[in-house]
This record gives sequence, C-alpha cells and structure tokens, in this order.
Amino acid sequence: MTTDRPARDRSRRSADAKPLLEISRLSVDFRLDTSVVHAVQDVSLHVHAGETLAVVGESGSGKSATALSVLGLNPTPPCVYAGGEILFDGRDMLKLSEKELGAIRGRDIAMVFQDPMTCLDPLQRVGAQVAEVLRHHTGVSRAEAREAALAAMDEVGIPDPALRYRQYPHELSGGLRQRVMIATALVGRPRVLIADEPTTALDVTVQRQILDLLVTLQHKHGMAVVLITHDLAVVAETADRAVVMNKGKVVESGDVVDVFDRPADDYTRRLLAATPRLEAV
Ligand SMILES: Nc1ncnc2c1ncn2[C@@H]1O[C@H](COP(=O)(O)OP(=O)(O)OP(=O)(O)O)[C@@H](O)[C@H]1O
Repeated sequence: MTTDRPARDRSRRSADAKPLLEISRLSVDFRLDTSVVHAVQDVSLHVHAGETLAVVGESGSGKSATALSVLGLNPTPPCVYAGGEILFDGRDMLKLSEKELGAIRGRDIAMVFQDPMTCLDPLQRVGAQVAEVLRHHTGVSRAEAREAALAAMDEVGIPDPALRYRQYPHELSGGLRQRVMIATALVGRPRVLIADEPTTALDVTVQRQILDLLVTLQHKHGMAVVLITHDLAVVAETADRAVVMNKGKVVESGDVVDVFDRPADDYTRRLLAATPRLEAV
C-alpha cells in the first residue's frame, strides 16, 4: 500500500538550516466510546521562517488534527497525543502547560480557520476583537491597542478601518470577515501562521484576493506559514513546499514543483489527476 511507504522529502533546502517549527513522528488518537481513530500516525514535517508549507490531502487525512496539535487545540478528551514531539523555539509544545500554550497562541503562533464566524464573537465589535489580542499578550494601553488594530485592519485591505472597527461580524461580508480574522492573527506579529482551509468558504474571486494577501503578508513579515488545504490549485499558487497526507500519514513531501511535476507517490498522482484546474496553473 502506498501509505506504508516511508515518506520522502525531496526538498532542496540545506539540511543545516534550522526549522522554526518542527513536528517529529507525531501520533494523535481520538479515543471514542467503542473505537479509536488513529487520526495522525508518525507524521513529521517542518517549516522555516519565510517559507510556506502546504499540508494537503483529502478530507479526514489528518491535516487539521496535525495543525491543531501545534497549539494544543484538539479536544482532550477524546484526543490523546500518542507520540512524537512538536518543537518551536527549542521547546516541545506537547509538554507545555495550558498557561504556557496560552502565552504562545496568537502571539508567536497564530491560526486562521475556514469559518471566521466560529472564531469571531458575534456580540463584540470586530475592531475590539482585533485589539483584544494585543491587550491579552502585551501591556499596551487601550489607545495603543486600538491604533495597532486599525493599522492591522488597514494592512489586510479592509477599506475604511475606522468605520469597520465599530461594526459587528454580521455586518461584514464573508471576505471582510476573513480579513478581520487575518488581522486578528497578525496583529501580534506571529512568527508562524497556521491557516486551515482559509479560503474554502469563499467565492473564487475572494479566494484569490485572500491568498494574494497571505502571500504578500508572508513576504513582508518573513513569517513561516503552514497552509492546510485540500485544494492543489491553492498549493500550486501559494506554497514553497508541500506535505501530502493520506489516512493520517505523510506519503510524500518536497518542493511544490517537484511534487507536482514528478509525484513519487500513487496517492499524490491520483490527487493531481483529480484536480483539473491545475492544468491551467
Ligand atoms: N474531535 C474529534 N473527535 C473524534 N474524531 C475526530 C475528531 N477530530 C478529528 N477526528 C477524526 O480524525 C480524522 C482526521 O480528521 P482531520 O479533521 O484531521 O482531517 P482533515 O484532513 O483535516 O479533514 P477535513 O479537511 O475534512 O477537516 C478523521 O477520521 C476525523 O473523523
């Protein structure tokens, strides 16, 4: 079976360069009443500063469970971290206390999800939610946090930030809400951004704008970006390297050009064959 093959990494990057985030042999189980789901099995991946790594695979392949593990966000129970380590800044994230993780979330490592409505508080003005991240992590004054939030909203392309600042999430379009999420993620100037299907819920034109925005911001700030997606066209347009997952395992990894032009694994070949839009990329 293809998934039992050792994962290949055909990256051209020097083996000496130290990754900013490195997952080694991670295994994650969900222990349910009558069964155990081995959602992530022996997964290793890494990302460097200034690099975009795509984690790609079909629904249920373990992409989100892997990403959520980085910040300890899988629900426990039923989640059990069954093995491996996640190194960030020399520390194993799996060994940190909830308090230590809380200090890293949103400040050093931030996440953007598919549906901003699940993350934004419907009862709070959006600007206050962006500012709150800074207030939480730094000792800045309310006025300073407001200024920084307005600047972040401007940076992510929200027109008339002062007006939008005072609005509630339901008053914004889906694209603007996703921009607010990105502003919330970036206002703390994280070193790693994990984006889990950030454009899946958006229409094609807005998808393109949000992807362009992520690429621009990544280059500007030199962040490491982990982009989780089932959409290979998104990977082709955005990522430097790709990790392909199937049934909880990494089946292939390497530079995007190599993975797409010369896929080594049958599963990757099938994914590519099932993505007609790629012919035009
Ligand atoms: N909280 C949970 N409780 C039980 N099982 C879970 C939980 N979260 C994920 N799983 C299971 O773990 C496996 C991997 O799920 P995961 O969400 O990581 O996949 P994915 O590749 O991100 O897919 P999708 O794009 O659909 O989210 C699936 O079998 C899923 O049903």
